[in-house]
Amino acid sequence: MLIRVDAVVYIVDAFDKERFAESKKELDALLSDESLANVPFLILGNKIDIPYAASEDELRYYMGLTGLTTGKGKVNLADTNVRPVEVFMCSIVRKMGYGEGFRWLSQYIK
Ligand SMILES: Nc1nc2c(ncn2[C@@H]2O[C@H](COP(=O)(O)OP(=O)(O)OP(=O)(O)O)[C@@H](O)[C@H]2O)c(=O)[nH]1
Repeated sequence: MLIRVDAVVYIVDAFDKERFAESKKELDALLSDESLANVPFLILGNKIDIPYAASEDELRYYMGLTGLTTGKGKVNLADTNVRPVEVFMCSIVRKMGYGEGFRWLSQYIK
């Protein structure tokens, strides 16, 4: 069976800093998976309602994404070989942040 993947939404617990290394390892494995080569990645940093949760810049750094994210808002990557990757911070329990992320992602899904 052939499964087509349109996008990957990867949720990181921004409060659980002890597990960032483990999370980065899993993310790296997905990012380097050949079958996902051109698939857009939305990275959600969850639980920002908790004080001391990592900031967006910290999460970018610990996930090894500094300088590799492709930009928020409307960024046309259609004529490039660049895979869309972006980080959005959210709180799923407070129902905030992820909407923006999914809206960003939707521009890259045919
Ligand atoms: N404060 C807060 N708690 C959340 C949020 N989202 C999920 N949780 C809580 O976190 C707890 C564990 O859920 P997750 O962290 O999603 O668990 P998981 O990723 O399935 O499990 P692990 O792999 O063990 O981390 C639950 O009690 C959720 O209610 C959030 O945005 N803010």
